[in-house]
Amino acid sequence: MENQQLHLHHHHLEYQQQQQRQPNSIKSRFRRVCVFCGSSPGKNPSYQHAAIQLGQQLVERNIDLVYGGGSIGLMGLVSQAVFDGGRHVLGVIPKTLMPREITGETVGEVRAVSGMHQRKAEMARQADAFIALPGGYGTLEELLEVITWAQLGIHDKPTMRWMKVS
Ligand SMILES: C/C(=C\CNc1ncnc2c1ncn2[C@@H]1O[C@H](COP(=O)(O)O)[C@@H](O)[C@H]1O)CO
Repeated sequence: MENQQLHLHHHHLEYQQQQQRQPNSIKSRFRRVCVFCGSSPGKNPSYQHAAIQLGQQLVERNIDLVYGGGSIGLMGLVSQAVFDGGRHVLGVIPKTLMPREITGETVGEVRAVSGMHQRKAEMARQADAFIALPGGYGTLEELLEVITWAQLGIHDKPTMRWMKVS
């Protein structure tokens, strides 16, 4: 019982300290979230708004981002919003995909990996939860993999999705 009270007290102190640092921020149990989303902006502008809003919501909750490392499409919008809000952005991308998915400047930290499997494994390792936004087959593939890994008990991290595959 005493231990539990100490634990709660510790969490309360942590929360107070966080509020002093960033007064209007919301406390989340997730430190870093993985976002899967399209490498295209999508036809419906609401997808782009959703990507930016998701990035801003992560910032508001003091959550860092791990994602596929691209600067194009919805991937670029989410990562830019999180970076602009001052949170850490980790992009994990196979070297061979860089010319195709990175145009111009990247934001945050870019981790080059040797292939698609390594990319997904690293993103999953780094994240406390997964969120999927609209995207194409790549997004669907990434999402299905983490869902099936959860089904097999390989991880127990929550997966949330607002999907439209096209
Ligand atoms: C595992 C392999 C191929 C399976 N295909 C993919 N696996 C993982 N990620 C992929 C795959 N194809 C594309 N992607 C990435 O998804 C992102 C979003 O793409 P979308 O099609 O626009 O939704 C993008 O970063 C793609 O690189 C190879 O052995």
